[in-house]
Amino acid sequence: MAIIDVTDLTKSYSGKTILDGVSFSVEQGEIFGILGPNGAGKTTAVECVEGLRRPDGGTIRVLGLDPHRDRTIRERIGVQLQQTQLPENIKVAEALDLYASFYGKPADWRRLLDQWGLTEHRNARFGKLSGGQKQRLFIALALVGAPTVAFLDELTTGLDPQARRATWEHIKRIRDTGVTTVLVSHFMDEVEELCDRVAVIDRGRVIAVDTPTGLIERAGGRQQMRFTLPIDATGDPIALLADLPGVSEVSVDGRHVTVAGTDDFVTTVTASLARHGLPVTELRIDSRSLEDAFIALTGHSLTIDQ
Ligand SMILES: Nc1ncnc2c1ncn2[C@@H]1O[C@H](COP(=O)(O)OP(=O)(O)OP(=O)(O)O)[C@@H](O)[C@H]1O
Repeated sequence: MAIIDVTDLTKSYSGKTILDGVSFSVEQGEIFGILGPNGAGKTTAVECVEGLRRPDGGTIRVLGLDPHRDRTIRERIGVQLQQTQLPENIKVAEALDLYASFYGKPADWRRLLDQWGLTEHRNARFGKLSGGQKQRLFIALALVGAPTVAFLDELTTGLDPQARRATWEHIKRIRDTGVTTVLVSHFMDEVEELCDRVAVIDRGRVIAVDTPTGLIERAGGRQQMRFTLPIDATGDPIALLADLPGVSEVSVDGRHVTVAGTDDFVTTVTASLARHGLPVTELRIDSRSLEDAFIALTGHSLTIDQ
């Protein structure tokens, strides 16, 4: 069952198109990723779905309701805003108690304290918490209304690698409690690790919606080999290799060649090179990543700033 249905969402600011016909749906119980570079429109799209921003066009249904007409939906969604900040002096328990008061049927925030490892920090002031503790508090605050759907936006930005990994485990726990989760991120590894399905957004458009593995496969193969040709090599490696069985993509940068493919393409490529008297050096074979998939789908890397 679709918990969220978004069709043809459009939004412009000062004549600049930010969302250009965004459509996706989120199924019950999944972690659904919204992946894209800075400025792609991820937060704008998600905040329209949450009912916080009004789209110019398109339809949104969350649990069958229009979040801009039916405000009761706010009782059923949990939102961790990207720029969530709390007063420096508020204590952890006070913040949870305050947020719980916004809901008709809140979760027991004392249990949330316990679940998110905050009991011993219940009297700590927000400003004194570590980055990881703040993130856990933000998650607990997003869950304090006992939501059916939780929205987590760039939850791990600014965390050290250890705290990021710990946060990933927390996000899996949210899913395990049956809460459908929408995760906005520009981290490939995070999305690959956590998400059941992903919408790739670039320049206000959804480029693809698939599982992380599906996206990687769409990008032309599960593996890639890289090697260096001899200095005196002649001939065009693209012409030589591109049509071999299993090869989906060949790119050349000087003497450095990258070939992506499936099945037994590594054997086929090395045999063909040997037949043409082209011994290769520095051969490396690795699985393609979501990063490669993103580049193949959009034509640029995720780190561009628009
Ligand atoms: N209220 C606003 N007024 C004008 N422009 C806005 C507003 N909100 C967002 N934008 C612009 O819309 C574009 C998309 O922003 P958005 O925050 O949705 O992107 P994003 O994909 O979430 O990126 P990030 O990861 O950097 O938050 C950006 O160019 C941003 O400057």
